[in-house]
Amino acid sequence: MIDAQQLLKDDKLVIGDKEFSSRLIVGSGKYKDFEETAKATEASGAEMITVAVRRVNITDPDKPNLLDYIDTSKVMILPNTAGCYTAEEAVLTAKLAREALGHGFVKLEVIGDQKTLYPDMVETLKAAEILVKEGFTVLPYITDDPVMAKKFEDIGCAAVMPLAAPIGSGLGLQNPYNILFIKEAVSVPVIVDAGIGTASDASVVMELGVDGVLMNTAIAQAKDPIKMAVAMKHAVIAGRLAYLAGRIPKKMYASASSPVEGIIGR
Ligand SMILES: CC(=O)[C@@H](O)[C@H](O)COP(=O)(O)O
Repeated sequence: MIDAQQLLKDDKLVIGDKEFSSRLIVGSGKYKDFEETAKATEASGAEMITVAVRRVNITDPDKPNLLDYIDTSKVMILPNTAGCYTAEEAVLTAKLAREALGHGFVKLEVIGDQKTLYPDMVETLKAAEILVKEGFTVLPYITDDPVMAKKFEDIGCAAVMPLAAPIGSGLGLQNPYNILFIKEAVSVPVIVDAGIGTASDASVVMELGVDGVLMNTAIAQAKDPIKMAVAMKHAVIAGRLAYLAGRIPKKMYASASSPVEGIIGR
């Protein structure tokens, strides 16, 4: 039987010195409890879960700790700097995370505006420069701007994470052309982050040829997070396979599904 696993067995997502079979990265916020977070993460097949180190306990053993629920031999904890509004705060948060987790991967998030939660690109670039110099593997959350994406690649970021739509909005991909421009502009992995609402949104971004997708709200706030996690797993795989298979060109007019040659009377 031909299945997705077999077709994608050599199709790995490589970020820095790490290799992943799943192209879905999940968030850890907005769940009922850590048990639900862990179940949904497992159901999603994700091999990376991002954790806001300023909001989720991963250091204090005396309080409920997410690390007691996630099998870190299968799923890598990707700390993020959510809640930081300046480069200084983000750098400090990344350093605390590296100390707690023992690795230097960081999803860099420096927010510039409360209403849209859009990233502040000036502060994000400043923080990225410092963190790269200090040996971190930096994955910055950025606006969907190809010029900025290139700057992050040029200073040594290991991936770029442009938004599909504002965090938590569930609006789905707002500007497919900018994501395509970013994909053309950089050679590091492009992970679309934020704004995914449902499974078809995930397939749409993957069909563009991006390297992965990160989502939180769409799974955590679904009526049934476990079912949605499974839907997202399949949506990401379907989108990736469709991209690799190559979509047919769109045409204005019909073309018959059966050949017309050899029809009696022709
Ligand atoms: C979890 C994370 O790192 C964020 O960037 C964000 O929460 C993802 O956005 P959505 O919640 O819209 O998927």
